Formats: sequence, structure tokens, C-alpha cells
Amino acid sequence: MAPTKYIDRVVPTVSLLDFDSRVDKITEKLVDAAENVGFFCIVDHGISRKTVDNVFDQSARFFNLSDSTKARVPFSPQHNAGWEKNAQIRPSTGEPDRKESYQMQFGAGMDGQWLDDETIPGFQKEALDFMHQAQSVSEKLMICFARGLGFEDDFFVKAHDVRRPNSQTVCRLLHYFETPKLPNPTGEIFHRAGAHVDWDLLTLLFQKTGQSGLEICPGREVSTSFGYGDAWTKVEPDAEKNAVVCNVGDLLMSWSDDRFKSTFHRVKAPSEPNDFYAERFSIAFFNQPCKDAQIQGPKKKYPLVTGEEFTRNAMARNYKALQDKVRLEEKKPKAPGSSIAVSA
Ligand SMILES: O=C(O)CCC(=O)C(=O)O
Ligand SMILES: [Fe+2]
Repeated sequence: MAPTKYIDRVVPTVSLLDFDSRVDKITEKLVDAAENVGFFCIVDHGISRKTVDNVFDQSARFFNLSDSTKARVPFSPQHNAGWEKNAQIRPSTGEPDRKESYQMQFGAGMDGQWLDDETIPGFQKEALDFMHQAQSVSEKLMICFARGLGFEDDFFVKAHDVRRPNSQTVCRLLHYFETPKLPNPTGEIFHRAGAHVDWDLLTLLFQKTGQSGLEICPGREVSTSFGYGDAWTKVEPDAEKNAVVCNVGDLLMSWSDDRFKSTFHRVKAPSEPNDFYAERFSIAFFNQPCKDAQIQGPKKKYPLVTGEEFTRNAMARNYKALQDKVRLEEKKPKAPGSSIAVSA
């Protein structure tokens, strides 16, 4: 395989310290990052290192349970919640990501999708506490992006109200499996998260120190097209400062009439000497719109759709791209149980 082409690009870091008094300055920086890179790191966000460590500990405990236990809360495409393993196929690769994930929500989508406290003590409470903190941070970012687009401050906050039963916001625990080290005689590619864009408004990505692999490939011009460049940039959040990586999703790209960029990214399939081959944990918090949210940018570049329609269209586009990819490469049949996960 040809070596990966890398380019140095700056992924800006933005401090949310003294948010109320510095909101104009913070907005300026976030808007600039969203227009130019689509990715940025935030620091001084108010979620303590201990909280993040604790939820990562709970995540490891969850994934350590037997597959038959985790299968009691299977992934439901209809609700976009639950546990899946080696089941997500990205249109960019046509092969399943080598990972397992567990998606949690605040609302009705989560009914019957929690494991009980005897199986995993304290899990549900700690996960929900963490999700509420991630939501508060997201709401600060939403205020800034609403200002940047000339909407009322609470415009996006209202459309992503997690207290409503039709909330679609998702917190996803991710566990990538250890990958065999070089040499790799069969040339098999162990995809972690194949190149993709997220469908949500904004994603908060919590990384574990030293567990590298997240890479971005900016340059996409419209939210309705697929297309990948070939020059990647490693995202290396400042662990000392407890930085959280954030990215603009397709929803915000569309809602901003393509002004803010939803950028292709991946967790690299380890294949070169300095890549990270060990098991890897991360947490993604996807801000999804309530089903009845009304979505249209200030310039009305795209027709008005509801939150439910936006997600459905994104899924359909993803599915078609995957079919095209499979047809193009005349792939062999997929392993039993492979499916297309509906999350980003
Ligand atoms: O695991 C990561 O760091 C990134 C995951 C991601 O991009 C996703 O699940 O959409
Ligand atoms: Fe993603």
C-alpha cells in the first residue's frame, strides 16, 4: 500500500473560559474554524478530567461484558440506539469497521436499551450525567453558531432539546479492536472508522491520551455530495488541557447553506510503523435535531425539511453510496449480520 500522504493543517483550539463575557470573541473563533477547517478543539469547557476518565472506565466495563450480555441491548436502526459489533460499513471502504459501539440517547429511543444496574453498577446514572454535561457544552457552541448565522441565540438549542421525548441526540461509546502489527502478509485492511462525514449538527469527540488515529481531510464544498481527498492531517488534542475535539456535521453545513464545513475524517486503519495498533476507546456525542425541527439556512439554499426527514435523506444517500461502491468493486458477500448503522 502506498504511504499515507500527510499535510500540516492547523486545527484551532478555542477556550470557552468566561463564556458569557467572551461570547463575541469565542463566536468569532468558532465561526472561523467552522468556515475553514470544520474541526476544532475546545478547552476550559467545564467537564472535568475525572468525569471523562470515569465514563471511559464505565465504557471499558461495558465492552468487557460478554457478547451475549451486550446482545441484550442490540442496536436498533429504528431508534439509532444499542450495541453493535463489526456491523458498520462506510461507503468509503465497503468493509465493516473493526469495532463495537454502544449508542445511548436521552429520550424514548432508549426505552429498553439500558442494561440493569446489577449487570453494570452505576452505568446508566454516570452515562446520563456525562451526557447532560456534554449537552451543556454543546449548547454553548450552538449559541455561538446561531449568532454566527444571524439566528436568535437559542435557535439551535431549542431544535436540539434533549428533554423532549423525540430528541434524537446520541452518545456513542466506541471500542476499536487491537490490530495485528506489521508485517501484514495478507494485506488485509483493518478499518477502524473508515472515512466519513457525520450527519449531525455538531459532534464532540472525547479521546483517550495516547490512543491516536483520528485524521481529517478538509475540502468538501457542498453538504449533498460524497468525495474524498487524499491528503490527511492528524488531529492531536492537547491532553494536558483536557481538550475535546469538535466537528461540524452535515446538518450544520446544510443549515448554514454550506458556509460551515462538514469535514471527512477517519480513525486510520493501522498500517504504517508509527500507527496506533492497540485497542482504542473513544466517545462521540452527536447533537441530532428533534424530529420536528424545521431545517433551512438563512439563504434557503436547500428546501425546508424536518429533523426526521434530514436524517432519513442522509441515510438514503449513505445507503446509495454504499451500494454504488459495492457494485463498482463487485465485492464478495458481506459476513452474516453486517448491516448499515444509521449513525454518523
Ligand atoms: O473514534 C473517534 O475518534 C472518531 C469516531 C467518529 O468519527 C464517529 O463515530 O463518527
Ligand atoms: Fe465521525
